[in-house]
Amino acid sequence: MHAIDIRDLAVKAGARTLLRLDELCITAGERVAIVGHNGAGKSTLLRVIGGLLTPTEGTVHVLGRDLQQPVPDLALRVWRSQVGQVMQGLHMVARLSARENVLIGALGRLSGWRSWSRLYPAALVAEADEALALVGLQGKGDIRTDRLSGGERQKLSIARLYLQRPRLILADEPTANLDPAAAADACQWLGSVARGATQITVVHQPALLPLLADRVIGLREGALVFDLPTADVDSARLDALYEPGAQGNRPTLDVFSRLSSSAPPATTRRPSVGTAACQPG
Ligand SMILES: Nc1ncnc2c1ncn2[C@@H]1O[C@H](COP(=O)(O)OP(=O)(O)OP(=O)(O)O)[C@@H](O)[C@H]1O
Repeated sequence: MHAIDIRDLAVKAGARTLLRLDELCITAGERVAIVGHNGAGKSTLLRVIGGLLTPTEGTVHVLGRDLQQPVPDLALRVWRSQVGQVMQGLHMVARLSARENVLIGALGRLSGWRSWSRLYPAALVAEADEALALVGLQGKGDIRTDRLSGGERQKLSIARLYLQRPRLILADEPTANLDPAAAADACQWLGSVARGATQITVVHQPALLPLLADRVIGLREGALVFDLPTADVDSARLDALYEPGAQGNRPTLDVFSRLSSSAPPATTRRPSVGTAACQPG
């Protein structure tokens, strides 16, 4: 079963093509990383999959929904509750407490008046505190979110997923504001909150790839360069992807050699790694 099925995709801005993909399928439960230079189209791809950007051409099916087709409000709400996003910009409500921002993740699980009034049952509040503890924010639940550091807000967005229980997680540089130790921890937390959900993560630090993904998609100048199991993505391939002809950007950490020696955490059984070409779902 494909969680994502993309065909003949083009995203254009005027005459410029920002992203072009003939075919990309991602099986339910797969963990996929997207790598590439600044401006390669990584966030654009995530935004298309998240329904935040309408492509110029092509079809995009996500969790069984054809994103180009209109859908009733209720169905749209249900679909959105199944897609968890950790995006740059964080999507946190500044004036709410850390705990309340985590609880927002559970809104899709509440019905009727509870959802509208944001009156959360005690069990959910306890779950929110569990989530805060999971990401190292125990004791910070009552603090206003705009008083938290950038890294703490980043952790909060992962804690929110714990309550949301999405079927698909779209994470755009989830470790961007984190120190190196916290970045590795965040990859583990994402694995814990995912509970087997399909996971697509944009990442700039190659050392984190084995922690985040079983499959890596390399983009360059809006086009697919490779789509490989993580174990096959070596330093030569990454060097070629980031070489100066491709905007002159390179990953900032000298960690390529650690790729082959790092073992991914085997927390959840995962389907075998796919390729961009779509096999029957
Ligand atoms: N709204 C827009 N209108 C026109 N061009 C855009 C728009 N949004 C993004 N772009 C361009 O599309 C290209 C791809 O952008 P995108 O944000 O997907 O890159 P990225 O790979 O995520 O980069 P980064 O690693 O810097 O986050 C860039 O050249 C960017 O300038």
